[in-house]
Amino acid sequence: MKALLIRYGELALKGQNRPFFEDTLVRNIKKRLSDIDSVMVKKEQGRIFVENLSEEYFDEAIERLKRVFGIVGITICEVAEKNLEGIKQAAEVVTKSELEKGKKTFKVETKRADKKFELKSPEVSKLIGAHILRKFAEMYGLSVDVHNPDFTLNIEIRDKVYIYSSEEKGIGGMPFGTGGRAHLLLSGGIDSPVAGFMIAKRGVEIEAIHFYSFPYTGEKAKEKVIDLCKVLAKYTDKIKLYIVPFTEIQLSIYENCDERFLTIIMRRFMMKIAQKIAMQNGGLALITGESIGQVASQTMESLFCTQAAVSMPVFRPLIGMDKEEIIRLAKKIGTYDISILPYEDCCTVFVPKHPKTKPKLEQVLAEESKLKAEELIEKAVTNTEWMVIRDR
Ligand SMILES: Nc1ncnc2c1ncn2[C@@H]1O[C@H](COP(=O)(O)OP(=O)(O)OP(=O)(O)O)[C@@H](O)[C@H]1O
Repeated sequence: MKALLIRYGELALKGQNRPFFEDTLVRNIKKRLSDIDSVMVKKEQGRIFVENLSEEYFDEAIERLKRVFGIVGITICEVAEKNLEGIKQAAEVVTKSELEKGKKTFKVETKRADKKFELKSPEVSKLIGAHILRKFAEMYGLSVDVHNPDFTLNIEIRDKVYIYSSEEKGIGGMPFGTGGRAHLLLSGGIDSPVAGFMIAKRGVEIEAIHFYSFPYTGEKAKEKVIDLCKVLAKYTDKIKLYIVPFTEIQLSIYENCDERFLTIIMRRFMMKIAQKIAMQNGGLALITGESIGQVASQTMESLFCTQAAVSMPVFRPLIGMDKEEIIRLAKKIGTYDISILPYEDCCTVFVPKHPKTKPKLEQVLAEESKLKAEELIEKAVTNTEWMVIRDR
């Protein structure tokens, strides 16, 4: 019988909070596999096992588990009866699959979580190693190499015995939902989805906020953001997306303020609205895709003015990254191809010809005072629509 063995890393360090982190991870795994018939997920001394999974679903289950934050490694293992004969048979099955891949050297490593088992770990390793050699050395040229083996036959003795060799790497991070909630300002660009991913990877539940300038930006631009949320939801299970009508604010800034301050004032409105939505929905921080120096609105002076619009912490996980690094990550997580689709974003519609690259806060505030800010913000928040996007 086969099962999936899941390793998780960082969690083990969390002292008294450990059960909370582990239980959340188990719950997230169950949710991710919940549409697969009769599957069982159980936690046992530093490991999580997925049992009762029919073999046709293994690949799909592994693909999904590779996107669950908190998982460090996933292995298909043989489950054996807890006696030497059972272990030998299962070890043969695992070894055969490695021999088929052309592996030639091996070693055996045994962990005995169940101390009542009659043989100690080194004895099990020795007996099973000898058995495997007897069985396969001559026909396949298999030999032992304890220092640099092609594969390691791992044997874990628990309530049952689990035997496995190669492992698929998990995504790491902290289980989603263990780190509070934050609100991501999600444009249709390359950067903000990556920023959201990075914070979600630390266990933070993210909700996305998109500013939408109908009719200057069309349905396609909205669909693009929904598609980006679908990709992010593959890592987080679900994402709540708020769509904020932004046209009136942009027009009002355009008509009343010095053109050079358009972008920075618009950005400050976004932050204020996002903070309001976050506060109404249990968020404790905002997330943006800003990085220093990328565009006029991301100089130190601009960041200072944007930050001054809100009192909530603003997480900018990309702040020190190069564009190439961000693109690499966007490709890896699967948002890049959607982000580069050429639909207008609200920021690209109202672009000043000569933006202030080093705005002074007093000047920005003076320009802003020409607007009925509170009223505009209130109206935008009231007319905000939301939806929940799920994916596996
Ligand atoms: N229409 C929008 N809706 C929500 N957030 C936005 C919007 N436009 C910009 N933002 C937020 O402001 C940040 C800076 O936007 P800007 O357009 O200057 O930068 P960018 O580096 O091109 O970012 P991105 O690639 O995420 O669009 C974005 O990363 C995003 O967090």
